[in-house]
Amino acid sequence: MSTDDRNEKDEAPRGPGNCPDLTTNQGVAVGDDNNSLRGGPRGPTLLEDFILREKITHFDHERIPERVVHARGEGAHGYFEVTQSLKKFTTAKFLRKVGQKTKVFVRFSTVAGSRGSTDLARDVRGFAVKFYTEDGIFDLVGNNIPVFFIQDAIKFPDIIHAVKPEQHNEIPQAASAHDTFWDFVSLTPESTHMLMWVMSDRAIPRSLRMIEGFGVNTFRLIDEDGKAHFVKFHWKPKLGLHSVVWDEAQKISGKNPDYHRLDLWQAIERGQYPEWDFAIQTIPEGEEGQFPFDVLDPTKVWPEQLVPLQKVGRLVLDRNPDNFFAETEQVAFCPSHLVPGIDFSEDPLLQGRLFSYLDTQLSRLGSPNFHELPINRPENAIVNNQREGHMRHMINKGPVAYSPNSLAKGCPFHAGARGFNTFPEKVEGKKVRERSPRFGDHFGQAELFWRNQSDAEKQHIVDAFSFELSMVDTVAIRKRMIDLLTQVDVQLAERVAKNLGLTVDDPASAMKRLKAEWAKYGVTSPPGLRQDYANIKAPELSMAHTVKDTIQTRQIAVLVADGVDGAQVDAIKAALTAGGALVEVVAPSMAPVKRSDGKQLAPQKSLKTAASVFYDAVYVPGGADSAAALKKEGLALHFVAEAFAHYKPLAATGEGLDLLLASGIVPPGGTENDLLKEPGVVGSRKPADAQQVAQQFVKAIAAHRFFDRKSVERVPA
Ligand code: HEM
Repeated sequence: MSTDDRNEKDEAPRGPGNCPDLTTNQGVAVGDDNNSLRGGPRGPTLLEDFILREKITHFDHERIPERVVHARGEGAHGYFEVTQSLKKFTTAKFLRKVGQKTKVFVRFSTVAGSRGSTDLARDVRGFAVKFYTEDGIFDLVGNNIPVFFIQDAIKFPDIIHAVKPEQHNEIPQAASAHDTFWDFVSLTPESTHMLMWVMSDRAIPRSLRMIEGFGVNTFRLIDEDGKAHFVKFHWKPKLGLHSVVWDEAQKISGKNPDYHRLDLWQAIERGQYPEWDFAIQTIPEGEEGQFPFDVLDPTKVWPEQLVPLQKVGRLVLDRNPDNFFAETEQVAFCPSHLVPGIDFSEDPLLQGRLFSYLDTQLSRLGSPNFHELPINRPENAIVNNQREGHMRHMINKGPVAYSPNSLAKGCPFHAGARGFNTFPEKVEGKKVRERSPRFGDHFGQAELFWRNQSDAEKQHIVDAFSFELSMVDTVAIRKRMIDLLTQVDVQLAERVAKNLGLTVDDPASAMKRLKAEWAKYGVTSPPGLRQDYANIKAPELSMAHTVKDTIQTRQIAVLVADGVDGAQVDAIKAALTAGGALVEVVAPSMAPVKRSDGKQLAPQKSLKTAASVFYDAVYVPGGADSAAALKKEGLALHFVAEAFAHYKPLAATGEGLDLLLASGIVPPGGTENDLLKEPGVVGSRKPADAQQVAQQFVKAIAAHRFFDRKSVERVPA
């Protein structure tokens, strides 16, 4: 419409943003979106109101089925960059040139909970990466734990039915602490190794930016001569691998179930882009027989002492999705999305996965054309003879949709050697439903994992088993689990049994009982020959040796009230922000706080909405009035005591120390000296020492948690 064609009605207001007109889905501008069409102001609504009907009909159909697993998730865009050429291993073009960047979309998830469930469930985290390579889509659909519960995909519906809410009452949501889960895993000895991981701190991450990722299943890289290497894929977070403690996880679940989602979103909005190294482990095809594990067994890791890790790339997430549904919800990852130069292994778990994802996505996304959605489309052109189906977007031209053809000059034509050609693995054998005896060692690596944990990590594993099994009502299941744990480590079994009020038998008697149970309930994969890992050191299995030299993106609370010494706040804040940490001032209310120098300090949070569980560390500055006021606030006393009980660094200067002393961290009658002897508690009575305290505080925050704080049990969290 030209300007001349407009009549006076076109001059209607367009909102404060000079907005485009609101239209129907047919592009017709809507005059009034606030009132339906009625027969008189108090009369019935008229059927002819196509504007009302269209709007409500669309709304009525807004929901699609959530993912059958990994329903709760969040995504981000970014890029992958090669730092070491993989030319000698693979023809995959996107892995061959140092500096080459490939666009990616990543989705993190929990497994068991539904779409609206809490981020802080004790669970595996999905770590799925879609690479939009020049040769098409490559999906690396991994987890933050390198092994899995089962060895064969045929058991996947069973493990998932067992962990999901129970059939009769749909309880509990996003939790494994219930009878059906422990019933199943106690009858599935191959799960034992995975149980050790999932009861470790890895299952309650501090941030999705601080988790590792693993392809889990073994793949093949194929080189220019057609030779294959078995390969495991890894992601290593630049910020290190960090977790919260279980009490904290449960509290965060109530106070902010979107905690991880928000953390990822905000870090990217701030420009503090999450980053991981990409690493591989490779074993030349033909040499796989010399290891104590079978490379096809997804319940095993490849210890780095035996198969070193090679860092070859990096992943950076630098853009949030524009629309959650269109991108994060509709993205469809699939382990069978491969590009030339990468191929599958015969891992029986992977083989089943290759079928499952596309199959489920057909029902989840409702059409075989979901690859046309912008988030799922490859960057290169899709050229084939597939046509029609629900919601086809692509408008193919011409009469031909078959091959071979002469009418379209033979096009499209198969790519021959340029295309994807399956690795010609020699396969022969009888059709059997049998597992290789090489898959039979269900406990060797579970013990390797346990042995390589720090004392604190071992305690957390004991606590996690004790919590979960205490939630199991059926005593026979608890007992079966204790018998199973004796096969990993007798001390582990004893420590858990003590918390359950059970006794522990010797491993041989326990195994006899287990075998009888397994036979009774039809278990067809009992343990076989145990492999010897006694001489293997695997520090990589522990989180204790992770990155501890940065405070980048850590959240620090500064507790203040009127009369706070602003100079102390400024000194500590400057040191923390210089290290890349984020500082939030928390005050009794949102009213500006009067500093002792007459200036004002604007709080970001009030004690009524903030909680220590949202912060990595707490600082209490001096100022006699401020400290005195905070000492009268139960919420402030709880804030510091809870942070202490969660092993977090605490700092105080000047009278700020009085709040720590009053909070119950030290026993009644305890002194400032006792307080400052506690690991991770730093401070000084002299305001002039603020700079020095700041340096100590920065070091303490980088260390993340102080699990050697013995007095914690006494402090109410
Ligand atoms: C190595 C073990 C496994 C890993 C690492 C893994 C990883 C994942 C991840 C990360 C997702 C979420 C994808 C997303 O963000 O959209 C996912 C979804 C899913 N997985 Fe797995 N999974 C494993 C085993 C299996 C097995 C054995 C099966 C079935 C036989 C299976 C079936 C599914 C299904 C049906 C979905 C939902 C996909 C969708 O609706 O888009 N997974 N898996």
